[in-house]
Amino acid sequence: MSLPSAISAAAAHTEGLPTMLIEEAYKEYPKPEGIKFTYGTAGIRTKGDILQSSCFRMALISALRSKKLGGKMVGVMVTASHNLEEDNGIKAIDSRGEMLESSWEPYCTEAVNANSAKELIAVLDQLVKTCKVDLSVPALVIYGHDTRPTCPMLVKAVVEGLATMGATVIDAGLKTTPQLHYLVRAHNTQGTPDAYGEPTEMGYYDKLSKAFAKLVAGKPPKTTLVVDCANGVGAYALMQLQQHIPESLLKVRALRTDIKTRGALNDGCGADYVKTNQRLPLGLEKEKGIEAGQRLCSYDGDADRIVYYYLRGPPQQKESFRLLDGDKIASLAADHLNDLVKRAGVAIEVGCVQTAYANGSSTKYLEQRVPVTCTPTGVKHLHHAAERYDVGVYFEANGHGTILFSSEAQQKIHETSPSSPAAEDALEQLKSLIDLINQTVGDALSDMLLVEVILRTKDWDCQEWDSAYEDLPNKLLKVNVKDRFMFVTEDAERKLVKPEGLQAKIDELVAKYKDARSFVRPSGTEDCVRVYAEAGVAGELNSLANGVAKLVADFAA
Ligand SMILES: CC(=O)N[C@H]1[C@@H](OP(=O)(O)O)O[C@H](CO)[C@@H](O)[C@@H]1O
Ligand SMILES: [Mg+2]
Repeated sequence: MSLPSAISAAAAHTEGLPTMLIEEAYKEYPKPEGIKFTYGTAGIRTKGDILQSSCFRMALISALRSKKLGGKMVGVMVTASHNLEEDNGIKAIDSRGEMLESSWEPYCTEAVNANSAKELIAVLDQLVKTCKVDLSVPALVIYGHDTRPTCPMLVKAVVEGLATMGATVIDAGLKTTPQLHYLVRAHNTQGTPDAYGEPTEMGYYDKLSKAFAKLVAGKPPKTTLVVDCANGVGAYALMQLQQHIPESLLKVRALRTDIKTRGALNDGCGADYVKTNQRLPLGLEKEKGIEAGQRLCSYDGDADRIVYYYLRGPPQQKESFRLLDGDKIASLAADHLNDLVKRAGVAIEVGCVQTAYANGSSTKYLEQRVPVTCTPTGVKHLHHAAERYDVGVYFEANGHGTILFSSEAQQKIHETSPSSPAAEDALEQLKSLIDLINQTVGDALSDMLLVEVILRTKDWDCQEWDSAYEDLPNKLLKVNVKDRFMFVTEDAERKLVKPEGLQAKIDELVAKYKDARSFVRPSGTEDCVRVYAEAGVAGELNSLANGVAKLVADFAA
């Protein structure tokens, strides 16, 4: 293409963008000085009070994304999940209810870092050209938020960005992250053979509760499940869900449900606190009715993640606590689905996807039963790998995860004629599980119902579930370094290629311990390097983890 025509082509595109409106609106949303934002593993995340400009710009990009996808609905969620209450963040949802297509992430990073309206428009224009966005297509964007105090102000920035682009908008209000993913998918599949459900919050509860009722019919609950809602939006969603599921089917006691008190969110509670500290939420041991044998679970701040745990003895004793994390949920689910598929006589295969953070014992256990893949950290990587299986179970150790049924697998399940009453029962269970599981993204509420169904079907308590395998003692440490980007990994983050020589040192150290493993990677959400270590001998774990952390610090210095 000759230069003049290239310039005129660019000019034509720029004309298509509402540049004057963007310039005008931009004045309210300059980038805070001295900060570099990154669209990472979980969108953009930092202190909430410096995020307005990012929210405004992400809204512009979302409108373009909707146009690119032929005017299908896309979503934007304002949340910082398990992080501190003063933090906030924004993540984009694609039209199938999945995470934003990763090739668009660099544009998000560039747009939120633009230092002038002109720079911002240039980034958008580049995006329009490279991704061939037809600007004449109308855009449709739904937005939602969690319970953080900075949400209203950030949502306002989103709304102004969308108005600037002339997008049609739907205000979903207070939602869990997976609810917003559900709404997007349900909206875009309405009236098609893949219709996902009624595209309303009530439609979401309705779908889950109906599937749950079928799966536990004739099996009333024997015990109460205690749910730690992290003082977040999960508290609200669980309350709504309880309106749809009678106590005769599910006995739940919701704790840490205070979404009003400042500072309460994720404070000494929630899935991250419980998983990281491997203990009960703070003060729960003193709560009336929390006793030996109790089954509990914790959501995170936006309810897209869950871990279970139970008490083997008195709650005051540290040793009583037993964690049933994402790996244990994956094993429970993979086993159950594998059994059902075999009993049903459907020719489909169950596979499982984990990350390097999966406990070595869980990987060993799963590999003896189903094919297992390891991907880099972050739900989007696991999700895509799980799509390659007929039934793909994916979980991060920290409790993010779900199960995907491919279209062919769903078709086979619906078309197979059962050869026996047992096969018929298995087929019916599979059909209901497809509805019970939120296949767009990990969902604490849906995953909780899934675990409850499996335990009830097997008539298991937590101890029976826990006995599948014994976790290797493990530790996760953070090392603060000047530049975490000097740490580069390969092999699904299990090996460092940079800084040179460090991996060899780590290998040397690990070899000194029995059944040990350790790896190092830069975090995608925090300014730190993470060190993971596990060891066959509990007493040796700290020495290994600290040793690797020291190597990291030495190499970084
Ligand atoms: C070790 C760990 O728990 N990492 C978390 C954390 O990612 P990092 O890239 O490690 O910061 O946040 C992600 C988003 O919430 C989550 O998907 C992931 O599992
Ligand atoms: Mg979360």
